[in-house]
Amino acid sequence: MKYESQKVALYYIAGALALFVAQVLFGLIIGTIVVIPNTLSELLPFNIARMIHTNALIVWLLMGFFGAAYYLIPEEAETELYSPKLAIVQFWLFLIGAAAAVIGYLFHIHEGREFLEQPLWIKLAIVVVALMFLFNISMTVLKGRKTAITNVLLLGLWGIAIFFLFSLYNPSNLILDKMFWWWVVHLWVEGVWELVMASILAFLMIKLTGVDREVVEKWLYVIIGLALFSGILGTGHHYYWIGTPGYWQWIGSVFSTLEVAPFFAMVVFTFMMVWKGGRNHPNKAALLWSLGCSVFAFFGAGVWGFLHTLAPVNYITHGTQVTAAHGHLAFYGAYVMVNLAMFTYAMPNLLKREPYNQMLNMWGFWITSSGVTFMTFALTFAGVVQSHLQRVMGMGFMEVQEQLGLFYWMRLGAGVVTFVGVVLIVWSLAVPGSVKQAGRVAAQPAE
Ligand code: HEM
Ligand code: HEM
Ligand SMILES: [Fe+2]
Repeated sequence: MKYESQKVALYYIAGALALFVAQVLFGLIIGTIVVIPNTLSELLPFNIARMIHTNALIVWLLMGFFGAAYYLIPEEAETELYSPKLAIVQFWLFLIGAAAAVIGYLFHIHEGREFLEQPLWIKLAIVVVALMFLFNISMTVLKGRKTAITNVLLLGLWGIAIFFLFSLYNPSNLILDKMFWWWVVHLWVEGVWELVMASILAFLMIKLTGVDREVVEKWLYVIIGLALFSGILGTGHHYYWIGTPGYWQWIGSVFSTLEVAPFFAMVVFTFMMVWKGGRNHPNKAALLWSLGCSVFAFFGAGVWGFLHTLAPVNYITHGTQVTAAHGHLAFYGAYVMVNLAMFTYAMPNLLKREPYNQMLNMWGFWITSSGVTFMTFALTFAGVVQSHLQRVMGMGFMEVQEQLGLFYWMRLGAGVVTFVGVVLIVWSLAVPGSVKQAGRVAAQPAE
């Protein structure tokens, strides 16, 4: 850590990790309700707990991005943060807003659009938080060094805020409603979030592998070019059955298939950098997360996305457990893992932990990743059976659900494993290691 103001990242990382545990805990709750339907039925109905599960995910991922930016930008821009105080105020405002939203949900105060259920005033508060953040980091970059990484990161973060504005409009026409909804949800994860992901990975590659900045920058531009070229028209894969013209089936199928390319490029990029890089960085766990991120994102978003993205396939699988399988692996691989890569790199530096508990962190990596992988397979099988019985055989929805019980139990089992892994990860980042035990090493190379 070179700049004092990078420390504000600690608030964000701590907040993100706490919400991560809560998110997975609520996953376990809804996973249990699915197999034992009367669980908590009065106190915490499925739809409310599901909302907390998905909203907590989005909020902690964004909080992680904020933290990553506050850590990375001073180091890249080679200057202190414009206003560390503003960053701390922004953190508490965001946290209080999120808590207010959850309390509201418990009292059934929410809107009906998945992921965007926050009442209007919470959405407006989110916009204020985003503006405080963008002002702070943009001013920092403006007064400091501008690199490809800061440029792409800023573009991604500004994009996140701008596309969020679509959520403020809730037209009564259902087709338009769906379009505006996807302009947030899809243009986020298959557009601007990819820019954030690629720039964080680029930063980590420079630090961890020691490859020249020029090489990393070229890759970064290729990746974001591919992402934007494919991802914007790729939104068409959500227009198939919502009442838009039929040509979207072609545009959506073709361009969303191309969306696999940036994810594939990120795999090649990270592995090439490690292969070419001469540096033997002691923070092996951060490198493991970086490589794992590109690989899992390729499978979750690229492979599991492609599985159901062609219009004739999507006609059968739309809205089944195939979608849920993809949603879990893609979010985990791309955005959970990129955050954990950054936290694993930054935390030992922020806390001046030398040595830190690296082995435990890597156990957390493998256990969590195995849990999510198993969960993905269980849901994929459930989705294939569901698609066949419901869409081909024409059986009723609830009748089919009764046939899927075994898969839902398997999901719950995998969820417990996932939860254990998450606790290990948080533990390894929060609790200091001791010098004596094996596997606890320095976080930074000796100068
Ligand atoms: C890092 C881990 C996790 C991530 C990134 C994640 C992400 C998500 C996302 C994005 C959705 C919405 C999916 C969609 O609408 O297609 C969702 C729903 C859900 N998640 Fe998770 N989740 C995680 C862990 C868990 C765990 C551990 C469980 C426990 C078994 C779980 C159970 C569920 C359930 C039951 C739903 C509702 C699915 C439905 O409505 O059919 N999740 N999760
Ligand atoms: C990291 C990037 C990605 C994330 C986080 C992600 C996440 C999700 C989630 C959560 C949904 C469910 C939305 C809902 O209906 O509630 C979804 C739907 C979908 N995703 Fe992705 N996705 C990503 C990338 C991709 C890519 C690259 C493709 C195509 C190659 C793809 C294809 C699809 C399709 C076709 C659907 C609609 C499924 C249906 O009709 O039910 N996704 N995605
Ligand atoms: Fe999409």
